[in-house]
Amino acid sequence: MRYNETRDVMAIAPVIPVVVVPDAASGVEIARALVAGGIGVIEVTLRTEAGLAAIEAIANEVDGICVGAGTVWTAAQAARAIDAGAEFMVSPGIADEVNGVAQTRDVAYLPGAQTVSEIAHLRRQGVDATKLFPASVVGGPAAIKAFLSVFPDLVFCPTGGIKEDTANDYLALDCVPCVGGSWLVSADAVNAGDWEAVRAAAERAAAL
Ligand SMILES: O=C[C@H](O)COP(=O)(O)O
Ligand SMILES: CC(=O)C(=O)O
Repeated sequence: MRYNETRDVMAIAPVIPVVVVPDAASGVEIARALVAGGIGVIEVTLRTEAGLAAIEAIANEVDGICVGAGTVWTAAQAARAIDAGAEFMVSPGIADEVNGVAQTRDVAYLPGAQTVSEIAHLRRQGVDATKLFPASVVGGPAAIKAFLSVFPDLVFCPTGGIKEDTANDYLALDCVPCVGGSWLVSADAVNAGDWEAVRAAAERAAAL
């Protein structure tokens, strides 16, 4: 995957699952369950110590999935994530140094924005695909429609507060090829090792 192919990552599935992993082995099980359910993309957040190891394990052991790193804030995190095998990176907001690494290493990047000025900042850096985070708090689909009037060539991956029953409100917009969400991989399912629940949620999400 390359920097200018962020839109290709967004085209893989209607939902990019945002995942917090307790350990690398769980990350592998989650990725396998997602693939079994028809979702070929996963964003493993760097919010836990296990995030990097999980990215590496998924990249090495799971076929049929595009693995990315989420909650990437620093250049050092970005470099480690790419070295571990991350094919794309995501930040919840603006992280200029991560964008710099993404451009230098030619890795797909999806930074977050919440305001017109933040989107304008990203556009000046050559970004043409962004998250809206936290989407449900900053205006939901109505906010995206408003942004579109001044950024007609932008595509969005809204994330934050989106569930199975609200995802289609966003996906109905032409500029929203996918949404992000944690609902497919709940903490309860991960703690219980209930990979069938993850597979079933992925199957429903793949049909959105
Ligand atoms: O922390 C936020 C998650 O990464 C995505 O939001 P969510 O849990 O509301 O789906
Ligand atoms: C919210 C999100 O997508 C992230 O932590 O990168």
